[in-house]
Amino acid sequence: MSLLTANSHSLSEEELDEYSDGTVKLRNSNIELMDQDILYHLALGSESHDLHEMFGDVKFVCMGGTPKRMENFAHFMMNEIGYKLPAGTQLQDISAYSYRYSMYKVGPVLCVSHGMGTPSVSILMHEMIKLMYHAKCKDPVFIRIGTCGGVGVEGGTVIITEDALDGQLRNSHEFTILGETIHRPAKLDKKLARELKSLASADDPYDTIIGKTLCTNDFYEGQGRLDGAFCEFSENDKMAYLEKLRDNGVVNIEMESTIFAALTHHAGIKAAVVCVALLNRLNGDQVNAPKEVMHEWQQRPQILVARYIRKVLSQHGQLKSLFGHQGSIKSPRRFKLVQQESQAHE
Ligand SMILES: O=P(O)(O)O[C@H]1O[C@H](CO)[C@@H](O)[C@H]1O
Ligand SMILES: O=c1cc[nH]c(=O)[nH]1
Repeated sequence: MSLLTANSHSLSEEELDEYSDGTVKLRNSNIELMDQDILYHLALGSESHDLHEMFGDVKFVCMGGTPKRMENFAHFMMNEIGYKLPAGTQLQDISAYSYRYSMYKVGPVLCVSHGMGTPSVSILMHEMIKLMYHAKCKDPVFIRIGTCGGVGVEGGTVIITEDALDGQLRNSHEFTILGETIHRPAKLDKKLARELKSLASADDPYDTIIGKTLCTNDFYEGQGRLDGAFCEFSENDKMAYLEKLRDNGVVNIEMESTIFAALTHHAGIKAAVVCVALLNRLNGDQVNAPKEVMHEWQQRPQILVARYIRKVLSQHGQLKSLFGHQGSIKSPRRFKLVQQESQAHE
């Protein structure tokens, strides 16, 4: 019985590891029995597209909330890894006709937007994991590149998630399936988190830290904000909650990390979450940094992730052989120049 025809619900993690050749396994025997698998929200399908040909070389799946951030990241990565498009062509949004998510492919790097919150990222994760399976990608690494509120951490700080916690500080994601509540561990790859941290440079004009991330189902009441359309708690209640978070090692709050961690872990995919804080929630609720400042802050996680991707590609001798590119983003200033160039081409 092949691994893929087995009902993989019954396979332990050890068994999945044992049989692993690096390709992504689905814990769902139904998929193999289907004539075709339509990845509806990506505007792709296993029969309508040659997914292996299109995506078989993907090694890094980078996700973030907005289409524009991921388009900018794709242009940035093109420069970082020296990826050249065929003459006369431009980077295309592969999922444009889904009108849901945007996806750009830059050689081995896939850049995808995931929208806001659990339902949106969950739908994308199911389809991205199936895409990896159909494409026979080997050992893809998933990284979320996001924004967050800091807890005792100033705006502009880059935060790598060590553990993702839900609103009740559980290191798991709660699913309701057929009316039953189940929990799946929200585990990220600790080694990958440490490796990303090691790529922060002493020359970076900002801090890069590792800590616990709280994942909520809402931006306002769910994150203890006083400035939503509704608020039925006092400022003291809010501060007591934020301080409790801090006492538990939480350094930031966002809205996707537990589902992202739970689904990648369940699929046996190595994953990390890197966010930039847009404010320190101990000082307020409104996101009011100037637009240009926030734009620059949002490039910081991208710079760190680019260093990681370059490092992995060069370790495998792929950076030079694929692209013969010598440049390297060491400072945010150079990133800005790349962004200006790519915007000039838009
Ligand atoms: O900046 P992104 O990655 O979209 O993520 C954060 O921003 C959104 C709220 O403004 C939430 O989705 C939160 O997780
Ligand atoms: O405070 C914040 C900022 C960005 N994203 C969040 O989810 N919360």
